Amino acid sequence: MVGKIAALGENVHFIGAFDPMIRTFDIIMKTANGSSYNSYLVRGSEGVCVMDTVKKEFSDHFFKRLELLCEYEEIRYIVLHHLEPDHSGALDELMQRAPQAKLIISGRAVMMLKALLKKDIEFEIANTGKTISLGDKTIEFLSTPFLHWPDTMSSYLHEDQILFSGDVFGSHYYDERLFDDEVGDFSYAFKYYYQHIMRPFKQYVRQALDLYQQFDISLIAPLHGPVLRTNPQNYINKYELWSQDAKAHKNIEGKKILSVFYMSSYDNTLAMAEKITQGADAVAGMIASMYDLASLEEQNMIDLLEESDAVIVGSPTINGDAVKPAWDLLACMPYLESAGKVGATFGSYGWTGEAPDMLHDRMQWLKFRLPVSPLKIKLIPTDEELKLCEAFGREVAEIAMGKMVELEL
Ligand SMILES: Cc1cc2nc3c(=O)[nH]c(=O)nc-3n(C[C@H](O)[C@H](O)[C@H](O)COP(=O)(O)O)c2cc1C
Repeated sequence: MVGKIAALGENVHFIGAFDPMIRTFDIIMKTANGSSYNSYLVRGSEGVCVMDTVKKEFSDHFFKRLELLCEYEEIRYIVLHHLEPDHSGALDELMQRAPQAKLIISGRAVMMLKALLKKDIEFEIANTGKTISLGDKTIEFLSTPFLHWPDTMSSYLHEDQILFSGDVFGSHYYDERLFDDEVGDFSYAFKYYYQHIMRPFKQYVRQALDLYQQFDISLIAPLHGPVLRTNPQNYINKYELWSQDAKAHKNIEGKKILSVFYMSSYDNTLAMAEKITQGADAVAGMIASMYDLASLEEQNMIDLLEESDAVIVGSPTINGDAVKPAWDLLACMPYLESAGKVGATFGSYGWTGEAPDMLHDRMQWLKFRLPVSPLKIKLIPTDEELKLCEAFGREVAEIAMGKMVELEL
């Protein structure tokens, strides 16, 4: 069913598709309220531009809406703001139906186009500042990479002051009333989408917001969820707030945060954690705290990891492995910018002691800086060994504070 064709501006229409029943998106997101694959059609005095397509299974809805608004011969441009399959699924078919149309993609999309479509397709590259004209409508492109695919770009329709933001400002929230002032309360979906899709790319979010600043924006047309026309600046402000440095809201100027995460059955790894934390906290400018993984929810883990300049993870070795909550902690890192955080691992063991090494390897893949070798202590730490733990914490903290030259391991 096609339903109504919503108008965003003069001769600017929604031609996307609704997916009310989807419950998991991109594996990592729960979509309790379904979603939508937004695409738009802009008609100018000299032709038509199609902004993105939809997921392949929803092609029929897209083409039906499109056919109500234009003839295929009128399409001059097809813009893909990024090539993810939920937006490029109908591209091949659209290009067959409108062979005269010029495909416009970002420079970074070139490497993916052939891999996705399995054929050579002609295209034009749009970098920041490039414009196309449809006669009385002008579309300007902005490079906004990694939001959330490397090839992401945005565009701005000057005459209608519409920002086509790609996945930026999106929500997985199905509601055919479409506009933010007509749909239900989607604020949780807007924030959830930011947290799961945009947060790992905060620095790119800030860059995109800087670029958007040059425009007067009356309406934001994202690729998922409600179209944002009620004070778009509110949504921009939320992204500004969320994309700040995680420590910006704390009054700890000049200080750094080190978090020690641990788990322990007979208090051996706990005793190590306490001394490591003490050693780290004694370093001037470092605020060190310890957290028992047994009682941390995933969202707490993400928030703590985000604000930490240094992360030390401790696990006993149990059946040749680190304990699951330690892996769960590290599994939160794809939601965050990890590059550059200092990392280290430790743990008590009985005979083989693999856990700290395994966690160390994992942290290496996650792009932590790991300046010291894992610290392993057999069963109950002695007083001497506890002193080693203290020195270990101090060393990691000093490196994180930039006070020591890192040893090449
Ligand atoms: C069920 C179980 C399995 C264990 N498996 C291993 C193992 O595979 N390798 C090892 O070195 N130690 C193993 N241990 C020994 C613990 O790592 C050791 O007791 C350690 O000191 C526990 O530290 P914690 O008090 O911090 O939990 C095992 C202990 C238990 C209870």
